[in-house]
Amino acid sequence: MTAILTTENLTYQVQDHLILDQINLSFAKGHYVTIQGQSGSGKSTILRLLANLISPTAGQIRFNQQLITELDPIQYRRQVSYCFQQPVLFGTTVEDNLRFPFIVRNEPYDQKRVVAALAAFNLSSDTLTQKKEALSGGERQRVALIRNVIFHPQILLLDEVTTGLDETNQQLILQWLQRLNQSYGITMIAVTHDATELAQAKTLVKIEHGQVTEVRTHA
Ligand SMILES: Nc1ncnc2c1ncn2[C@@H]1O[C@H](COP(=O)(O)OP(=O)(O)OP(=O)(O)O)[C@@H](O)[C@H]1O
Repeated sequence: MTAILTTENLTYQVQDHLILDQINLSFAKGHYVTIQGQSGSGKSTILRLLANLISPTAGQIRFNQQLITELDPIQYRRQVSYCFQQPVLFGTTVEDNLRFPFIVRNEPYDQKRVVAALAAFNLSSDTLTQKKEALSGGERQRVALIRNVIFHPQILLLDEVTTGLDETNQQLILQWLQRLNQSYGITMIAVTHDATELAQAKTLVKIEHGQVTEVRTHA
């Protein structure tokens, strides 16, 4: 097993509240890992630490064996992409959002590639000109996910990305994520409460009161 991301005694404390207590986890390259736990157990905090959005109080994180504190944060964010439950869309239209990953990389905008990505996610090319306010919650999440994966990061950190969506959108998103995982080997680390998503999980990590209490892998 090649570990792509590992945590060593990862600890996060705010004043006297110990939120995560010496978490040791190893995420294998290309695996799809689901993190489960009660509300307030520390799931989102783990993802935010892995995304380098916050820094641990103690312990460390390695990406491909290197300490993330020694990596360029912009390069890291491109390889380890954090997806929010309620994504923020930019600009006016869907296309403004899908141009964004090209702009930040100084790459010429490739509309064909964007249209293909939309099609793979049941969205037509007409979506490009739609105003962001006109999108449903599920469409919004799909556009945000495409924006995050168009340049194929090595890891997607998924923070309850299907919560609050209807069954159809939930399934659409889960199937799309599974395809990306299988076709491109993108490592997925997903936090969820959703029963369907938990039932489909291959590797399940259980968090209770800031500690890992179980790691289970289904055949
Ligand atoms: N910056 C912070 N300051 C104070 N408390 C915090 C901070 N960040 C997280 N917490 C607390 O740490 C605990 C874990 O939060 P976290 O968001 O990781 O939980 P969670 O398991 O993702 O919960 P949920 O499923 O409800 O989203 C909560 O009690 C939360 O209030």
